Amino acid sequence: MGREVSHAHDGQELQSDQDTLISIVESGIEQVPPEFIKPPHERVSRLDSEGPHEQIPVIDFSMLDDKGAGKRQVLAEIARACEEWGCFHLINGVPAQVMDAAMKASKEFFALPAAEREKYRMTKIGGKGYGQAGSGPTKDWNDRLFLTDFSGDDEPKSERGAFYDLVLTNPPGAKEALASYGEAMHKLVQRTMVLVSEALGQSPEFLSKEIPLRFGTINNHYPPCPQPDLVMGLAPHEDGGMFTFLHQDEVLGLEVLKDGRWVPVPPLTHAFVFMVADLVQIVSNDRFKSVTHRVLAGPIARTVMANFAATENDAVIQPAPGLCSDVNPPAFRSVVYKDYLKRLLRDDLLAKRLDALRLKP
Ligand SMILES: O=C(O)CCC(=O)C(=O)O
Ligand SMILES: [Fe+2]
Repeated sequence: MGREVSHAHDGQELQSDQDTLISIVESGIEQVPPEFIKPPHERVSRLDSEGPHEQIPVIDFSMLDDKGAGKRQVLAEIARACEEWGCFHLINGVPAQVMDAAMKASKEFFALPAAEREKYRMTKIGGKGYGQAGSGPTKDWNDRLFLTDFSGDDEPKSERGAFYDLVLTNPPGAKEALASYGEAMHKLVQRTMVLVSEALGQSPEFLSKEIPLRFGTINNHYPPCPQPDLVMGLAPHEDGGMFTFLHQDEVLGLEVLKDGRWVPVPPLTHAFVFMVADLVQIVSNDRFKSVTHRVLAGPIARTVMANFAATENDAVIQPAPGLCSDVNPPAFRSVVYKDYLKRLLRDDLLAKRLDALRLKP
């Protein structure tokens, strides 16, 4: 959950008289407001994107229909991608029409008149609803709609019949589209947990035992920016959960860090960008890498559905004993997830926060 600064504030109240970014942009600005301007060393350097780029791997889940050779190949591809990149494009994970309907609803929400969007305003940090991202020294160029309550409070009960904590009755059709999407995503997450377990050479239930699943979705919207070079859509970070499935629209903006270089991840139709997050790096004892990523702002609006496999607040996360040995001792201390989330609130630890848990060899 990028910029997870908004998580686990123990129900902290939120100032809700603040303008959302969409409203600021819609008021017709030609310059970005000062609170969004990054110091020069945090801006995007032109050198970052020069030269040819590798592409992140693409893994086709329809190959799993062949339980023998197809499955073996997928497991090998997952292991390799998670070791070398910490991410891959996942295709044939969720029916295309379910993805399209949910993305349409998400885009339509961000296009609603301000007064309609306001009805869903987030009332506590990281709680369900609509608000601005982050609380660091400078703001990132995006607004977010939390379909799931990630405040770190007691897990809320979803409204009857709804998959997500937030039920959108506007735009029309959103409620149904998001309910189908949530269910399909939840299934894909559970399926992927089994595959990642097996890619680690473990039993199918391995990850679900090590990291009890709590699934949720946050929609990110990056409005058009008049001076994209001065801001960041989302500052560099690693996600704090188990893993993330990003459902991008057709606009470029996401980049991942590979061997010290930023690599753009152009959207692939009906694909998810699967990303390893911190908890899998811990449990896999440093074998699968939590990928550092960022989002650039641009002249065209961009919408992303960020689907997070996180865990329960009281879960204790540690390198799995079966993946440690004398020659490969535990690389991290164990941590209770809610304590780990508190760590995320400290701005200086936003990136590479796993380093604080790393044991010296
Ligand atoms: O917008 C994106 O492509 C990335 C979103 C992200 O990294 C996050 O929400 O954690
Ligand atoms: Fe992220």
